[in-house]
Amino acid sequence: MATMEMIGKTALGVKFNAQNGGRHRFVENLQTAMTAWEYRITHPWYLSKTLFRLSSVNQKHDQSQKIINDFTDEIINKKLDEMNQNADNEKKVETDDDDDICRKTKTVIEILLGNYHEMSHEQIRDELVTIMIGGQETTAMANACAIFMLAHHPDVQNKVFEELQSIFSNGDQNRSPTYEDLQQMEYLERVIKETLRLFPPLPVYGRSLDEEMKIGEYLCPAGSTLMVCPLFLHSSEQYYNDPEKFNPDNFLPDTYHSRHPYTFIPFSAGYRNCIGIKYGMLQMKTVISTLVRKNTFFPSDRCPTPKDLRLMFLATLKFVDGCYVKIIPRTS
Ligand code: HEM
Repeated sequence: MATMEMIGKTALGVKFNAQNGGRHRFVENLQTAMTAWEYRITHPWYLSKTLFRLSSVNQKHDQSQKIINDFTDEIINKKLDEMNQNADNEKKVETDDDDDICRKTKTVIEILLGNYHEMSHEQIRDELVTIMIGGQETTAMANACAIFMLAHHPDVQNKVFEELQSIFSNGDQNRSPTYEDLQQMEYLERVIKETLRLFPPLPVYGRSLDEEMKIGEYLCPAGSTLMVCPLFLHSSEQYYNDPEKFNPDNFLPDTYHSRHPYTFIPFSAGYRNCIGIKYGMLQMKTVISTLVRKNTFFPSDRCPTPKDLRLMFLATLKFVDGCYVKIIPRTS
């Protein structure tokens, strides 16, 4: 819910109050629509559009999709009115809360509406919904896995904490992280990358071939669907020593550059890679650093070793029975 709140503010400029148990129609229906996609993936006969159209899940999906679209349309129209009234909107950016940082920066919706003449209303709406979907569960999963791995690797957690202490020893020690602070979190960045190596939130994605293509000894005909599986690639002994071990040093600059760039592809690669890489890394650094500055994490009895963490694949990587850690607040 925290990542939903963050992406809601960044992309739409909307506060959902999702973390405080608020029931927002956009949040609820996005979850319903995502559950419907997952259902379709796990029931392959529903990959046939005709069969899926007959199912009750499809009806729920369509209802939710309509509510999502209507809500996004409302936000777009409201924002367009605001921008028209406020021709000088470079200087004054309205959001629905008093958060100063939102007043100084543009939300994704404002950037897209700045190009309103180049994109149709539907294109802008679809882009916004895609960003809301792409920017939420992925980072939520990565943040949870990173905290879990820190709980199970106290040496790594201590190093993260030491790095944070050194960064925040200057100026107001209790400040929220600035962009410059986040740039200095080099060890934490390696921890996040190592987490994404072992737990890629999108463990499989597909590409369809417009033209036939030879890959090694295989000739793949035009129209084939190729599945790319970062989960297998990232755990290959061909590219990583002791691949099951959680080792942030896999991302020390020299070690990282000694491997082929496509041996680490949690965000995909090439033209259609993730558009949220930079935002996602900043968001994960902000969340994890804030949590580690204030708390120490330990293994929970409910999940005593990393091997007890059961994962499954739906549209994204998911926990089968949750992800538990013990949290002790730091005293000073
Ligand atoms: C840990 C965080 C993230 C991971 C692992 C991740 C992973 C990916 C991957 C693998 C793809 C390609 C999917 C495919 O080709 O089928 C993708 C696409 C995309 N991601 Fe992310 N993502 C993350 C965070 C974000 C964030 C924070 C945003 C938004 C702010 C975002 C927005 C998108 C969008 C819009 C696309 C579609 C791009 C296109 O089709 O051209 N992602 N992401």
